[in-house]
Amino acid sequence: MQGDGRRHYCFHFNRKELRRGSMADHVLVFPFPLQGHVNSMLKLAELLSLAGLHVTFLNTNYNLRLLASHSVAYARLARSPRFRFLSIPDGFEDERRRSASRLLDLLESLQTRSVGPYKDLLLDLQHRDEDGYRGWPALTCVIADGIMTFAADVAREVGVPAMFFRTVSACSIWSYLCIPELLRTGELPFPEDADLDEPIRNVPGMEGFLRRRDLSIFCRNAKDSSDPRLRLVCTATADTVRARALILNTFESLEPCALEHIRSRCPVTYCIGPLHALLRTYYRLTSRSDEEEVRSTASASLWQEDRSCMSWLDAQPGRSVVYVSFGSLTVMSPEDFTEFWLGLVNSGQRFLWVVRRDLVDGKELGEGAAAAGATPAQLEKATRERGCLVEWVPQEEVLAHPAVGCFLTHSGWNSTLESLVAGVPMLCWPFFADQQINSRFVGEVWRVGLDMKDMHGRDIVEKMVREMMEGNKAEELRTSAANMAEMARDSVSSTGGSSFTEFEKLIQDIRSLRP
Ligand SMILES: O=c1ccn([C@@H]2O[C@H](COP(=O)(O)OP(=O)(O)O[C@H]3O[C@H](CO)[C@@H](O)[C@H](O)[C@H]3O)[C@@H](O)[C@H]2O)c(=O)[nH]1
Repeated sequence: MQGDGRRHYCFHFNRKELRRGSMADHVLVFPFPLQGHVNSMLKLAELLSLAGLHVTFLNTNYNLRLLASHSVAYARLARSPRFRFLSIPDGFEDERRRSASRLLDLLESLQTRSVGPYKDLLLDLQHRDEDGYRGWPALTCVIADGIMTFAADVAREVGVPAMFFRTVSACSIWSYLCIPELLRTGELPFPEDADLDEPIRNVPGMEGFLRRRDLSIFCRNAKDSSDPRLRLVCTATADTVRARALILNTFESLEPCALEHIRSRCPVTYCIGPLHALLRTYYRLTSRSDEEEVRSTASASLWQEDRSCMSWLDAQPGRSVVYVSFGSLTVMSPEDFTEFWLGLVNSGQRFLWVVRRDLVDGKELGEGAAAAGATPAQLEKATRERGCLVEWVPQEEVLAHPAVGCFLTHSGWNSTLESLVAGVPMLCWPFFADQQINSRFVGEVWRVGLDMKDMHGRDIVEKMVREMMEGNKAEELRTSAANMAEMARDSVSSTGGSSFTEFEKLIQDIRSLRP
């Protein structure tokens, strides 16, 4: 037992080491300040704390305010004596920080305007903190989001070891690492009027199934090698694999080939995902209550979760609902939004749809519908009959609900993993970044869903949704999804699961860094 009166797990760790080490190791976890990054890195941070380390979770002032207002995970962790939230400014004043188009601006601002406060903080944390934080140990290491390579550079500059965490899949990291080769061999940039079904030849291990359209949109849009997004991804990924260690939210049996290639560049690569499932394993092992285990699934939401959708789901038949969410960043044009809505309604299926306030570009819900031949009133009537629209849901709980039959997703990596663990087949409609390659793997490699990338219009949406819910392949997809869920759960099992074991190695690695 520790001084805070809670039971901490110590199996597989040397108990003496745990007693000595738990008071001596201190990790700073620093995510890129967007929902998809904060979610998985907060889970990593909680795991580190459950393993006995002191954890400082560094956020921007803006995000910390959102987390403190909306996140169940924040409320739980803020009470823990070994966990603290600190924040620094991100240099922005406006409210549009979270939109995808500002990603480069956000990074630029962090690199220039947040770097000073970040460095000062690291210098402070290098000393044992006797007053402010009841004897917190000096900083042992930084785990920085791999997209912010400056965070590791500064850490090294002040003498603190740094590791990187990447929030995307191994297959996307491997494809990003191959970009220089794609440029060298002329596969990138694509020619004008490129046939997007042309196979990609220079991403080893993916020759058989990767097509031009499966590379990220920034590859598709790049006119030459100086394209800023292409350059950012190339340099950040190359720097990431030069780190002393790389941590990934994936599991060995899911992406063995991409992992083998990544390890040929970065030998110390820890695969400890799916993190939300590993966290549940730890909760079970620390004998917490069922209620706590359920709450451990609560995301680090930056928005208020609308739990009314759970009682709506309770009233629906088993596997009858299409859950629709495009994550935290996607913005749709009013036209696409309306076409999509029409397709969903015309499919005749029940649906639960996350419509964030900023999902539709500068418009109100339903605008543009009249122009598309349906009045919002008609759509709203059909939606009331068999749909539920909410601004933000507790996604992991929704996916675990027996009424959910499929997930119509933008293929963000967190959503993909959450669906894999829940055994819910996916209908993938990717927008940008890693989403194109994730959806290809879902449809073609793991065969736990259908990929509808680059397909548009109400008729396609209707056809694909029907196919997922009642088509010939529906049963087959459900079976593969159930098998995949078992594989994912095996990876986090405390009896030899690969991610569980790798996480233990990561903890030992961190302990070995103690100054
Ligand atoms: O109503 C909702 C909708 C989503 N979520 C959660 O929000 C997260 C969304 O993450 P993700 O599915 O990865 O999507 P994005 O928010 O779009 O994430 C960005 O970051 C990811 C990780 O780098 C990338 O894979 C994506 O392409 C990128 O858009 C998930 O954990 C969801 O559980 C909720 O809790 N409630």
